[in-house]
Amino acid sequence: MSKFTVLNHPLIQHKLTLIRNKDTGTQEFREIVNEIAELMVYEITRDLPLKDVKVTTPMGETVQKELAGKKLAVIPILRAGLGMVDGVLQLIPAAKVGHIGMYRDEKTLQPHEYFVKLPSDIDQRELFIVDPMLATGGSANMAIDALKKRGAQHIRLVVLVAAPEGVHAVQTNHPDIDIYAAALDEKINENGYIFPGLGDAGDRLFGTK
Ligand SMILES: O=P(O)(O)OC[C@H]1O[C@H](OP(=O)(O)OP(=O)(O)O)[C@H](O)[C@@H]1O
Ligand SMILES: O=c1cc[nH]c(=O)[nH]1
Ligand SMILES: [Mg+2]
Repeated sequence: MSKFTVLNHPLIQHKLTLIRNKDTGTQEFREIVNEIAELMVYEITRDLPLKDVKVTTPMGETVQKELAGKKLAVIPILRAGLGMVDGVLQLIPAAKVGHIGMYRDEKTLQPHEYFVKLPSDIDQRELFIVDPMLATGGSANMAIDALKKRGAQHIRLVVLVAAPEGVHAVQTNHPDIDIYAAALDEKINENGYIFPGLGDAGDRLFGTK
C-alpha cells in the first residue's frame, strides 16, 4: 500500500490557511501556492540518496556529498498544477517539466485528458506530479496512467488539499504511488468540491471566475 503523508510543517499550515481564505486575491494566492510547493518539496526530498565526491576547496582536497539518485522531473496537471511548478523549480532548478492537460467535467466529475508532453526519458526519472487538489482522484489516476503507459517507474503525487475519497481512489488504483498533501480535508461536497477546501484552484490561480 502506498504511503499517504500530510506535511505538518507550521509554515505550510500557516500559508495554507491564507489561501483557504476566500478574500485572498489572485496575486497573493499564486505567490503562496508556489511557496507551499517549495516547502513541500523541501520536506519530501529528505530521502534523496547521496554519494561521495572529491572536491578541491581553496584549502585542499576533500570528500563531500552530492545527489546520487535519478534525475527529477515535475509534472503539473494543467491548469492548476502549473501554479506549483515555479516553487518546485526554485529548489530543483535542473528538473525537467512535463505537462498533462486534464479537465473535470462539471456534471459527471469525470476527467478528460487533452494534452500530454513529457521529457523523452521519463522512464529514467523520479517524477513529481503536482496538482493543488485531489478530490475524487479521477484526474490524478488518469495522469498516473498516462505516465505509466509511457514508461514512468518512479512517481510521487504532491497535492495541497486532499479529500479522503481521492486518497482512497489513488491508493486503490496505484498502490505503488506515495502521496503527499498539505492537508487532508473532510469530504467532497454535493458539487464535487473539497470541503472546506479552497474553492476552484485553477480559477483562483488564474482569475478566471
Ligand atoms: O480529483 P478530481 O475529482 O479529478 O478533481 C481534481 C482536479 O480538478 C481540478 O482541475 P479542473 O478540472 O478544475 O481543471 P483546471 O485545473 O483547468 O481548473 C484540480 O486542479 C484537479 O486536477
Ligand atoms: O475543491 C476542488 C475540487 C476540484 N478542483 C478544485 O479546483 N477544487
Ligand atoms: Mg478548475
